[in-house]
Amino acid sequence: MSTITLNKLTTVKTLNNIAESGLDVFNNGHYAIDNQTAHPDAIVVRSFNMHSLELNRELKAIARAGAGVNNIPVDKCTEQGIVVFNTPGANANAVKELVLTTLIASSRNLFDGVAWAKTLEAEGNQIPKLVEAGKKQFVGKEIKGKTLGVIGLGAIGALVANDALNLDMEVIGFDPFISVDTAWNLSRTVHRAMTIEQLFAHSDFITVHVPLTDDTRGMFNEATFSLMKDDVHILNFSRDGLVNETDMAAALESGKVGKYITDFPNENVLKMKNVVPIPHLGASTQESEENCAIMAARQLKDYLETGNIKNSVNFPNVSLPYSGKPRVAAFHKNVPNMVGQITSAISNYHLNIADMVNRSRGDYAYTMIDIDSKVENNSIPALEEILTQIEGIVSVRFI
Ligand SMILES: NC(=O)c1ccc[n+]([C@@H]2O[C@H](COP(=O)([O-])OP(=O)(O)OC[C@H]3O[C@@H](n4cnc5c(N)ncnc54)[C@H](O)[C@@H]3O)[C@@H](O)[C@H]2O)c1
Ligand SMILES: O=C(O)[C@H](O)COP(=O)(O)O
Repeated sequence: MSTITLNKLTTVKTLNNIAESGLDVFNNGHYAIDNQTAHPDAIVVRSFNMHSLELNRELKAIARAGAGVNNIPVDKCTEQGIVVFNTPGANANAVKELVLTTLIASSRNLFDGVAWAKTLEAEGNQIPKLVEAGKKQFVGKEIKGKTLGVIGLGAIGALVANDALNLDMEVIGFDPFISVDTAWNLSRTVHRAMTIEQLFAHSDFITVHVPLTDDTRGMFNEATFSLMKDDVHILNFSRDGLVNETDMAAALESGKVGKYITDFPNENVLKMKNVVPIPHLGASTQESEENCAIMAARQLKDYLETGNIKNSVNFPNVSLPYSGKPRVAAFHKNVPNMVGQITSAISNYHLNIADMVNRSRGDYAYTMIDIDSKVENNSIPALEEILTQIEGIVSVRFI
């Protein structure tokens, strides 16, 4: 259990390169960007692996400038009352463009062809003749009329599915948890697979856009490859852990899988036949880096300054208009009578409640209470102490 209070100067640490335009959000005199500190109030991160980092007592929030949060110990953060944000959709267009680029480029054997053309440099005026003689090695296939299977129809998958239709592909999608918003954005011409097996059976190309979780880990394996068409091309711009790499290497060797396009090269991947290894460039555009950094910084700043939560992956979305009145923000276990105990403690302190909100998510909940009168600075520590002693409280913050 920890008690946390917003300092005068709030320290933000970045663990990766974060676009300047995002960091500018903190440029109002109340924040210090300090990448050396061991005691940040908040962290902005991209793909840095945080699993072995110690989470300091002062840490209130982590913002992932991007989508995937498998590099963050989310459960540990939840237990410590640390809010984890991500930036849904902020890099989706960047990923979509690279998926479609590599889908076509690999189907046309473009990467191999370009690499081969470069080997001819020393051949002088023989180059045009060698090109015409050698190009037959790289005859490819058009994507028009072929079927693309899209697994995961979230921010990225829906964009890929819609644009693939415009490239004259047949598109079949699978997402048992599709959100209402995405369903509205998805073209009605995308066929719906009722099972992932249906998608596997009908697709010439498969692209996967799901988070890496215990349920999705290893979803591409010997058993699932056996359900696919021969020479299927698989695109993985999601995470390496979705693929059983031993089985993928074998499927590429046998030709079951014709090409494996992945944004996650590692020592196993680089040894594979017919692999197209891309150095995690899905979200690496100026536009996407700025979108993600600005969205991450704004969400973090709003939380630090008002307690409101938007786009958290571990706590509920909560918004209570901030009037400048003293605000108590408490994380606690989602068990009966927590709100009653918190409000009683505040009333016992002769403070009147102006407004409040309580939202739960799973085993935890978040309560914000606005107080109708000024709370003297010297009484805050005592009230904090009383609140943190309530069983089930994880953290309390005065704003
Ligand atoms: N290569 C990159 O640079 C890059 C960039 C952004 C995101 N990503 C990865 O792509 C993933 C998806 O990103 P997004 O922005 O589209 O996320 P998103 O949350 O908008 O979409 C994910 C979708 O997957 C669906 N889903 C979850 N489990 C599923 C399952 N078992 N089968 C089918 N569908 C399932 C969800 O319902 C959701 O619609 C991220 O989690 C991240 O790992 C990679
Ligand atoms: O999940 C994501 O958003 C992507 O993998 C992008 O990662 P990056 O921010 O390290 O480029």
